[in-house]
Amino acid sequence: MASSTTGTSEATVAFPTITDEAAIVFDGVRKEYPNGTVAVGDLSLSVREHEMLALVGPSGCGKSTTLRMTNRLVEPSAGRILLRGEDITQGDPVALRRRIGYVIQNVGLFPHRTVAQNVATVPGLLGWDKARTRARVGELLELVGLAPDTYAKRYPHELSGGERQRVGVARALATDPPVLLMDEPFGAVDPAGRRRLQTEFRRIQRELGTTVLFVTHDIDEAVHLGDRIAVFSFGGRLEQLAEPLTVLAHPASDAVREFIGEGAPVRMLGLATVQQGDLDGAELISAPAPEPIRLGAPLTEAFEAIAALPGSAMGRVPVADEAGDVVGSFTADGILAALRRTADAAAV
Ligand SMILES: Nc1ncnc2c1ncn2[C@@H]1O[C@H](COP(=O)(O)OP(=O)(O)OP(=O)(O)O)[C@@H](O)[C@H]1O
Repeated sequence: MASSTTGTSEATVAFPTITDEAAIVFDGVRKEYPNGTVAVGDLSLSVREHEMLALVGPSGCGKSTTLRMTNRLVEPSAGRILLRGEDITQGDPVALRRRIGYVIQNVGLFPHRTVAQNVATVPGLLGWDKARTRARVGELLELVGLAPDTYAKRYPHELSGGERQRVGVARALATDPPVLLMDEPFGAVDPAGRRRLQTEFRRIQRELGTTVLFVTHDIDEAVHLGDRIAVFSFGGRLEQLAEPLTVLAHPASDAVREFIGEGAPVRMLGLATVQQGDLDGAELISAPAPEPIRLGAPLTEAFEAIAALPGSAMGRVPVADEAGDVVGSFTADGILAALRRTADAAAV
């Protein structure tokens, strides 16, 4: 992974892609708390290398327990958890935690340490020299969009909630851990800042190839960020593990359907795209031609463009390819056809 962190602006750099290799394996994992609560009954689940896997489900279904067993903040009662093939219950939990990044809601930054000192926490524990640590801190602050000259010497109380969250992410990535655990990572950020942070985080995750297991109660966040989604019901029972579109289009059980709620088609609009096969001919566009949308644009964009058309356009928007040439036209019926096609194509 380290090689992918350098020169990411060069066009030739290939980002790490998800493989079938397992980064984390839960094998018959159970957690019963001392008070008798069975938070996780018998969980078997694999997280693939370089993927972002969202754990979702109703409050109290065992998401955080599952996450915290992965870095042994909670000890499993039974079963095995393998990190890149190695049974994590065997070694030293403190050494394990230094190999796995962890980001939580409200971040938990050290209030009396500067931004730079916070980010340098784990490198410090690992005994990195000053020059290496300083260079890494600068690189990470740049990566999360906080100019080191402005932010390195500030204290957490001198930052906005979103900036604190970025520092939390930078701190968790400091030693380039292959695996990152995140528990409601963007929960404390306002909705507009949250979407921006999610998108930026996704970009960073793709560049670094970090395997991320994250907990969210927000299905939209799971759909936006997750390569796959694991839907839990009570007792850490795995109801469905699939790509976002599959979960939305083909919920595997009533529990999944109930968790997704009413908004599945609307959420699918953000995932499905305008494809050549959904288009009508360009000759049907009325003059004057409205602004075209892009081939491959999310259906949400197409929907907004169609809704904003003047009456003279007869509900038809031109669609242009990458070169800007108009290749067809699109209507509200096209949106329905595209949604249907997408739902059918989502592998069950
Ligand atoms: N330390 C503990 N001792 C006893 N029971 C616990 C403990 N921590 C969690 N639980 C219980 O275990 C179950 C699962 O909790 P967990 O925090 O894993 O759920 P969650 O899905 O993350 O919930 P939320 O979405 O509300 O954060 C709940 O019934 C909870 O009350």
